[in-house]
Amino acid sequence: MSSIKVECVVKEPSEVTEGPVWEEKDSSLLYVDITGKRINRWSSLTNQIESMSTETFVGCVVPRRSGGYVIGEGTHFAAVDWQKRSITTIAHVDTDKSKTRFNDGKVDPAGRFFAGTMGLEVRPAEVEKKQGSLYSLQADHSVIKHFDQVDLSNGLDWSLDHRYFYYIDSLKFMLEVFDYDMQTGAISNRRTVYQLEKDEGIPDGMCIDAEGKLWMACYSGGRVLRIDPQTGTRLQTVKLPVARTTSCCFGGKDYTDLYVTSAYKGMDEEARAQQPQAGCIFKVSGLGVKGIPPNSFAG
Ligand SMILES: O=C(O)[C@H](O)[C@@H](O)[C@H](O)[C@H](O)CO
Ligand SMILES: [Zn+2]
Repeated sequence: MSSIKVECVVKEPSEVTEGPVWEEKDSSLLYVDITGKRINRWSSLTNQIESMSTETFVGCVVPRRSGGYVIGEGTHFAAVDWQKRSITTIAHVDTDKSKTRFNDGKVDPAGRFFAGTMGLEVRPAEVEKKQGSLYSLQADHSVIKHFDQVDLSNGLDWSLDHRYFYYIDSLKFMLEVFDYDMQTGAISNRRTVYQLEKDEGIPDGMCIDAEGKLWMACYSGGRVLRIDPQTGTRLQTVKLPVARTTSCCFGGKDYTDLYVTSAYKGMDEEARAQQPQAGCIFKVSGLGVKGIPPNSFAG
């Protein structure tokens, strides 16, 4: 077993870095700054960051098979032309609500873009509860609403055999699982996999590894947990030098590095002085496990 190394790689902090996605073709990490209203791309080869602004809060960004990206921005799904730096609305959600926004999202193995919403935060992790829903955008641009009553929609991923959908509603402090129908994209039979312990913080973004185990970033917990979704046990804890760890994805050569995003929004000057790397992105290497490549939106 090699030893674990945690390195700050994206040293330019953002308010809330989130939704990291590895782009193999140019060894870049794509991510959003939710409240800073930006989509960013950091090149691991040149260390340069390319960036574009969004009109409102942007919860997630995913690659698109036909080129460019798709985002969950405000309460709409939108297409991004990175070359032209333009954004075009695809579909609206939460049309019956006035104070919600998209948060985390990810593409399923068939190319459907799943993303959830939440109430607007008064302070980080403080929302009017039950305002969010989970949606998926189909290749034909139609939208399916899977369920509502969500407090703070967050991390999601699918099992390697595509039979299960893993999901986090942060303020429930647990990881949940649904049965997944890959043919239709339907989810059913919701149940709990893992209940967080008090000092672990708030469950946020997550990703699956090539052994079918989940890596979950814990906001206010300064850590990433590795969970076995079959047994509901915690296998490993990796601590980060910042408390507000928000999400993670595998990337790098052969997907052997775990990239972990973080936030500084809501921290006062004293806290930021104590954690100068808050809002930066970290690379965890030497975990001895690989990730899997991200999926692209089919539409
Ligand atoms: O990153 C997100 O998913 C949210 O938008 C953030 O605001 C925090 O992480 C959340 O408040 C704690 O779960
Ligand atoms: Zn999140």
